[in-house]
Amino acid sequence: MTTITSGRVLTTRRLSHFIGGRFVEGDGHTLENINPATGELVNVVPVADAGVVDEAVKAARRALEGPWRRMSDHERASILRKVADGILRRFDEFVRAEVLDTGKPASLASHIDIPRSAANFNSFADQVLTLSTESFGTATPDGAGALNYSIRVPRGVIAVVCPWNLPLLLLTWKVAPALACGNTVVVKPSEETPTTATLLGEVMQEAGVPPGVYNVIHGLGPDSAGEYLTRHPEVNGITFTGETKTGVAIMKAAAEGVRPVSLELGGKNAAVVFADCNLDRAVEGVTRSVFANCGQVCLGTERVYVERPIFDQFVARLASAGAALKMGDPFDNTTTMGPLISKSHREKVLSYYQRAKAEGASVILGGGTPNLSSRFATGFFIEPTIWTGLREDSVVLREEIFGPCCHISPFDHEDAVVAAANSGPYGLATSIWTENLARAHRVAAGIEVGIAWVNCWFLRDLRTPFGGSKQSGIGREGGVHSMEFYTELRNVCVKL
Ligand SMILES: NC(=O)c1ccc[n+]([C@@H]2O[C@H](COP(=O)([O-])OP(=O)(O)OC[C@H]3O[C@@H](n4cnc5c(N)ncnc54)[C@H](O)[C@@H]3O)[C@@H](O)[C@H]2O)c1
Ligand SMILES: O=C/C=C/C=C(\O)C(=O)O
Repeated sequence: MTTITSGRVLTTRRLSHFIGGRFVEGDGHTLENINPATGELVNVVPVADAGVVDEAVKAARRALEGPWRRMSDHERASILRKVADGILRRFDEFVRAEVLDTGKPASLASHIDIPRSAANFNSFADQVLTLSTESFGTATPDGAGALNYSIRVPRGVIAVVCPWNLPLLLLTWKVAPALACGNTVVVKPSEETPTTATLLGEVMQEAGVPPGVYNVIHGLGPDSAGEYLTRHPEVNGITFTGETKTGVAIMKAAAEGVRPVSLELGGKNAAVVFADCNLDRAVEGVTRSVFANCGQVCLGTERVYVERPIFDQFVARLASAGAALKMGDPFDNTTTMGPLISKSHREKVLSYYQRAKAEGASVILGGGTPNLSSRFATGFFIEPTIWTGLREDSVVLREEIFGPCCHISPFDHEDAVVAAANSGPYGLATSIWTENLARAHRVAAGIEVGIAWVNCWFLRDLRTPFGGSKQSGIGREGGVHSMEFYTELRNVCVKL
């Protein structure tokens, strides 16, 4: 294994692992990171074998004995704020890296992904300073009593396994609270989007995060870096965002050694649009929830239910909003929709486009691939697509597609639409569009999800509980809920 002790991540076309505060090359086994907007090579990425993963976990373990865990919460919070500042100082570099890895419009990365990544560090730096614990005065037979109080201790080494759709945002959503609580982490970014996690290693060093506290290993999932990491016996907790079937595999790995897991998984989210909604706001919100990030947002909408009196009007307006999306160069400010993440993901989404037709859908918009000029003709672009006319039990209405597409169904009764929204195995998020306050509260309570938005979508307050019901996940992160996952409570009982 070669060690590179300095060197800027992005000046080379070859990424490294980041272990124990050093950029480390692997044994020569690599994968290619492809720009989905063009099909061109972004960089070559090492693939960690079991030995490299072990080295990273050991570096994280050693760092638990070092200064990080012994620092006061104030000291750690202050370093995490420097990490946030470091991301903002190198804002353009992060935006560029995220855009090359994902193909998403630079306007999106600079409004959402990168600012939110910095905000995650600031938010959890605040959070750790406002944590409280419980305490009880306990009666004893001698009358003197006892005092019970609890303290929070870090869990230890946390494995952080990330997806490709919002790479740095979702990574920092987990790394920031884990570090704030005094843990050390080994991160496995998605093989599709390895760059910003690596670049963050430089920012961590510049901010004064001690070596071994933040480690990054690259590679694939099954029988590769992801599996070796989650099976590693010296990992004390696993936090994962990604597909439900991967969550199942990770939960099995975590069972060995009885390690806690936090799982943020897939969805098949419903938007429910009542006839008394503010139509302009509903169309704008549902357009974003269906097409943002080319439909690759776990919270995105793939099932839209519209009350019958406004059904035709809503379908026409969503179709015209979808048709107005502009695909092409992600660095062009007028581009509003990027490509899918990979050739194979485009094949998967296109198979659902075929399936919808086979199941008898009316194709209102799209349904295929666009003809783009020059460089972007070889990218993995796909048309924004809208269907109507499918039965509730069709495959296209039950499985997560993760593309820029939705089906729109009419409904007549509130109870029926709540039942439709609740059908299926997932329960991540919903959005409800109505000006009737009582109904908004009732429907939000009736739909089985972790996150219900009323007259908005993806409006985030980082202190709120975030996660999914049913097969959309286990546990909640955000605010104090993150702190609960990334620490263990220890009760101290003092006889007075
Ligand atoms: N609930 C949420 O908050 C949330 C947020 C974003 C994305 N998602 C979901 O993520 C999915 C898209 O992301 P994806 O395709 O990258 O997910 P994925 O499950 O394919 O991969 C996610 C990560 O897991 C790793 N991995 C794969 N198999 C593994 C295994 N057996 N053991 C250990 N690691 C393994 C991958 O290498 C990658 O780093 C969608 O289903 C989406 O709904 C959920
Ligand atoms: O694709 C999924 C989006 C997840 C978003 C968050 O985890 C968040 O906003 O904290």
